[in-house]
Amino acid sequence: MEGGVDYLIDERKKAQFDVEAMKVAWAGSRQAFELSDRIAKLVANDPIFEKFSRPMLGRKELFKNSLRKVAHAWKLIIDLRLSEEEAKLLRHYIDEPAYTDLQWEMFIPAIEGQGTEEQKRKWLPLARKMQVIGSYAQTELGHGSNVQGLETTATFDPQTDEFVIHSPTLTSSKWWPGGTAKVSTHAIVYARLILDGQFHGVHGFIVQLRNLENHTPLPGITVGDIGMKFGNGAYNTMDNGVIRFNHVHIPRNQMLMRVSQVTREGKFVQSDVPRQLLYGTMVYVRQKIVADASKALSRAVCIATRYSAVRRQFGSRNGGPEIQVIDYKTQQSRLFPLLASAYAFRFVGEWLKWLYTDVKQRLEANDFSTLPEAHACTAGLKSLTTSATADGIEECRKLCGGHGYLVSSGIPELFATYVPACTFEGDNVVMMLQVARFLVKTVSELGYKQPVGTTAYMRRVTALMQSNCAVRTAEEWLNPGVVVEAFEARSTRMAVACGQRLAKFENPEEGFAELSADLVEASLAHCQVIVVSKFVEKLQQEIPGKGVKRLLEVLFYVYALFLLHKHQGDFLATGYLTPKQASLANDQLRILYSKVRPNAIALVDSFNHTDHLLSSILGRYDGNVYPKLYEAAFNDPFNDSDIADGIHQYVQPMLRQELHSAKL
Ligand SMILES: CCCCCCCCCC/C=C\CCC/C=C/C(=O)SCCNC(=O)CCNC(=O)[C@H](O)C(C)(C)COP(=O)(O)OP(=O)(O)OC[C@H]1O[C@@H](n2cnc3c(N)ncnc32)[C@H](O)[C@@H]1OP(=O)(O)O
Ligand SMILES: Cc1cc2nc3c(=O)[nH]c(=O)nc-3n(C[C@H](O)[C@H](O)[C@H](O)COP(=O)(O)OP(=O)(O)OC[C@H]3O[C@@H](n4cnc5c(N)ncnc54)[C@H](O)[C@@H]3O)c2cc1C
Repeated sequence: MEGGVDYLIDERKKAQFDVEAMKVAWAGSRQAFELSDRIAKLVANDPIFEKFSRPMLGRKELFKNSLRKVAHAWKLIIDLRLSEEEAKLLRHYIDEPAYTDLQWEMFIPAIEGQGTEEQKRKWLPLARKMQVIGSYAQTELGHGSNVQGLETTATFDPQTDEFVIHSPTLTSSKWWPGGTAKVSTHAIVYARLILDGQFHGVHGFIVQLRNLENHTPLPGITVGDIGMKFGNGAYNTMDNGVIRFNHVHIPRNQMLMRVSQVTREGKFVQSDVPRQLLYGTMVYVRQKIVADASKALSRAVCIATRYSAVRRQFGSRNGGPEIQVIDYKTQQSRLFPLLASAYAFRFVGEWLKWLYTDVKQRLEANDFSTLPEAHACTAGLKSLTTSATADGIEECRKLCGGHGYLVSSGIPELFATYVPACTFEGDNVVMMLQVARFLVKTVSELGYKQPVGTTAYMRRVTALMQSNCAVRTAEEWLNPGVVVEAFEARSTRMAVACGQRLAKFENPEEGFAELSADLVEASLAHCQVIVVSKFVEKLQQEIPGKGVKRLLEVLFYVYALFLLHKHQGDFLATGYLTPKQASLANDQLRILYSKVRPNAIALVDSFNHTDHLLSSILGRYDGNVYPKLYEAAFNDPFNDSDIADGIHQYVQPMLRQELHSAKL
């Protein structure tokens, strides 16, 4: 047997559920599935969107090719009259970081969220027709996480009714904004507002960077690319830029003025809108990043699962086939929790999208009451899901053995493209510390204020602190109420313990800094409560299709009990579980893995990923791995000739012992 075609055919026959119905459950609805499937095929069948050769291209060629893809996509959007939703799917399936990500996910949302009605009327139609191309220039060489520490200045000049945008130091150079180095004509620049010598906080300003006719940088603007980034291909299709402003004048009405205004006379007016709305674009993108995590993780898991069914090692009897590596319990205990995590992140992402839509509607009606919770949820879940996904992709590489390290496995580029998600839109530790602030506040108010939303479970603080887990058999872990309660109790106990230790510090900020590592762990525990509870809520809905709900229940228990096993130190230290109960959870986990096993291939087929999206020989739908790996090796341009450049010059003289007289 040269390939694994028959193996995957056999595996698909083992499925105990309706794969087509699971595809719908994964997509969210039949309509969402059909839309997504149609756009995926459109991209997969268009040779311009080919991406398999991307990691072999030099930077300039890579970038030009990316510009071509964007132009082709825009043409398709117009010619086929694609809706905004379809256009977003098109970008997802093209699967190439590009300046349009910043245009549609940051520049436009920033104007929508922070602009006045007049500013929206002027800028949004231009941006939506791509007549201006915008980026999001917040981070600087010297400051990223600390937004209030930004150094770029926007000084109002009452004489000309303009702001003067200036980079006073080297460290104030804008550094990282995607799309800026070579493409964007405009940027939302975050800068310290200075009126009559007084600092009035950091605000966003629409600044034109380039001449719309010939694309040259405008006077006073120095702009360039910050250099190659991690990995081949990967995020190098994006032109992350550096910008330096030398007293660049912009009209007063280009400060985003929904939150605060500057009058013609140069007076600062603070509206009722909280200043945190200036950070609203980041809340929006963090929510998108959570939704995206399940897509990235499911890709890696799909590759590793299919390959694990094709790959065989050891155990051959009488010349018969060796064991499929997916049958090793160790392989299952590494792979199946990741498979379950992909589903868990899909459902929590769906819920977070709902939460964001709700908060957006409230903000439009000037109701800011749910903003702190939305901020804590998006920050915390962004941190949890991206860290787990980045680690998960790397684990999938290892699950594929040596072949996982080949670019043609599709995993190295996926990893290199994905990992910055742990850093951008808020470093993951900094984000967990935001959750910690929210939790500490919630815990300190428990005596007189009922927690709401995702912290509502802490209303039962007394019961969660005092009662202990009642599980006596492995079977008793198969109860969603029991599982959720264990997570809630552990989280409440960790948060309350942090609160008690914090209370011993005279200076709360000092205490917060001293205990920050523990606070991050308590925040993670709270975020896990959210993911686990949202999975349970999903299971309480009607989920059509033979066996679909049952399999999702299995995946829920795998996800939750795996986390419980991984963090059993917390569960034991807080006293909620006994060592025996933790051990029973682990026994149940092994039973669950055997329930996933026959369904594993069908569960990854349910992601409905095209071979184009996976761009992986190991993860091919047909399982034809070995012949295609062999073919790809000989198609590599490096194999164009048997004698590589340099052999005659540097190797042959060595073989002939003539190195000392050779010209090197
Ligand atoms: C390829 C991989 C897959 C990804 C694909 C996903 C697709 C999505 C689209 C892709 C688009 C673009 C690609 C990404 C490009 C990347 C762009 C960027 O990275 S842009 C720059 C992002 N920068 C950051 O995230 C900076 C992080 N820092 C901060 O957010 C803040 O400075 C913070 C929160 C750390 C602290 O702020 P500050 O010091 O000002 O405030 P305080 O600490 O004093 O807090 C005051 C008070 O406000 C609350 N707060 C803070 N932030 C918010 C918010 N956003 N909303 C609401 N409230 C907020 C804070 O908790 C405090 O509350 P209090 O009650 O007083 O304690
Ligand atoms: C691929 C990519 C694309 C990007 N695109 C953009 C863009 O389009 N526009 C834009 O404006 N920016 C962009 N960024 C910048 C990005 O938002 C920042 O890098 C990010 O917010 C992290 O900030 P930093 O680099 O200052 O990290 P730092 O804050 O310097 O972090 C360094 C270390 O310090 C730790 N740390 C920092 N503060 C604390 C604290 N208070 N407590 C404990 N630990 C702390 C962090 O955990 C981390 O380990 C991009 C970055 C990348 C990698």
